[in-house]
Amino acid sequence: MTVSPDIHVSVFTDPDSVVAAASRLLVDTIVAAQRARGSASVVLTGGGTGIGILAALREAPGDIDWRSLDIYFGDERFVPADDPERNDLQARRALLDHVDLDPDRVHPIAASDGEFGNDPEAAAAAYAAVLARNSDAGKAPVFDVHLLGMGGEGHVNSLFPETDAVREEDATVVAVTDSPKPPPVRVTLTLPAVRHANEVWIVTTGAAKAEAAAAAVSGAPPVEIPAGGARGLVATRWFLDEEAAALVPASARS
Ligand SMILES: O=C1O[C@H](COP(=O)(O)O)[C@@H](O)[C@H](O)[C@H]1O
Repeated sequence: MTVSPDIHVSVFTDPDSVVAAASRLLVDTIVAAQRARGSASVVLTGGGTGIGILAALREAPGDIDWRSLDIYFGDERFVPADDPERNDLQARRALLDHVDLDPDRVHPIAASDGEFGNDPEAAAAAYAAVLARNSDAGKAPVFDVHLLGMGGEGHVNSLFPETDAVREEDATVVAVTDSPKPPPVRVTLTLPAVRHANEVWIVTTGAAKAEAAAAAVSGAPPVEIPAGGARGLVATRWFLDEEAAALVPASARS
């Protein structure tokens, strides 16, 4: 297996160690960006590890300047604002409601009972406009880190294999109305938007993720394994436990 030199695979003994390592490096990366430029930006993800990282950040935030941090979301389950399935609600409970963020710098994706009503296409278009508005030039900001979880079939954000959303080459945000994983209606950043991040981190654990992780690391076509198309401008980092890394050859590990 040949692995691109900008892909770094770190393997840890268990899921707690994966989350702890990712959250420690996230603190360091945010602080370094804030010291260099005065601000940092992170795209959050839902799922077990994504929300686990936020809980760990709350416990050990290091020197993060919360007021100078922009928060975006990689995808959202298009459900009412108070639905516990919402990534935004889970993120707020785990971290965002407990730290001194600037509300103008937190950018949730609309809920199905929000200002665009039950219209995921309108919510997607509005979020694309948010990304464009916060970009110096172009369609999206250059994020410091885009966090991603991964499903067993290789989905990242709400980009599932063999779908229009994963094939999208132009729009930064699209609606998904037939997600194979419930809930069916979602709004998601596309692979072109993910690739606006300096660093893309895929944080995932468990034996169910092993085949997709090995395929993505070795360059599987994104239409088949969406995680394979999630690449950072500077680096792509995989954080895996031993079970998820079981099929990744030792030579590919950092
Ligand atoms: O549905 C989703 O699933 C993925 C992966 O979740 P995990 O629990 O298997 O880590 C997640 O990254 C995505 O944001 C979410 O909407």
